[in-house]
Amino acid sequence: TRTLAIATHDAPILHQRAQEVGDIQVHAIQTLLDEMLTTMQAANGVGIAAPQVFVPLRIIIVASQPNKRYPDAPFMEPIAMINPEILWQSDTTCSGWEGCLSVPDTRAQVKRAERLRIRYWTRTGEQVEAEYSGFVARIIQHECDHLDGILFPERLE
Ligand SMILES: O=C(CSC(=O)[C@H](Cc1ccccc1)CC(F)(F)F)c1ccccc1
Ligand SMILES: [Zn+2]
Repeated sequence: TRTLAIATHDAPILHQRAQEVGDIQVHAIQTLLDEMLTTMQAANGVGIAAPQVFVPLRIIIVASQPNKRYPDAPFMEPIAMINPEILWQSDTTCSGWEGCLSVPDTRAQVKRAERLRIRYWTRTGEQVEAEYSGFVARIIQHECDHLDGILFPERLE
């Protein structure tokens, strides 16, 4: 599986809204999902969104795992979320460090909802709803922002 080029913050695609994936396309994007995962892992990320690899589709991968920056990050199997929709997010917020593969050498504290409920299609095309909190919820909000052309420095107070 090849790794893909990662767009940096000056790339227009990172500042546009990505398009929904049609249900017939789910079959056609399996290779893309593998390549996004490989690209994220090669960059030591904990998430990635399709626009970051120059694909204007509403697809994210969420893959929290402990790393040197986040030794206490929860370990989870990577989840591909197609057409993710945040259905609800808590009023309770928390601040935490974020970075971005598209905004190199930048770290900042960002305030995010502590909990959220999200609906998405899995890579096998089934619709799922799930709740997340803490660091995983943070990654999801960060990645969903990418689908709307929002980068984390725009979220600073
Ligand atoms: O591994 C990274 C590199 S940045 C990263 O993994 C982004 C995801 C992310 C990291 C930290 C908080 C929220 C999202 C990936 C991106 F840019 F594609 F979205 C990291 C950075 C700060 C805290 C924890 C981890
Ligand atoms: Zn990012």
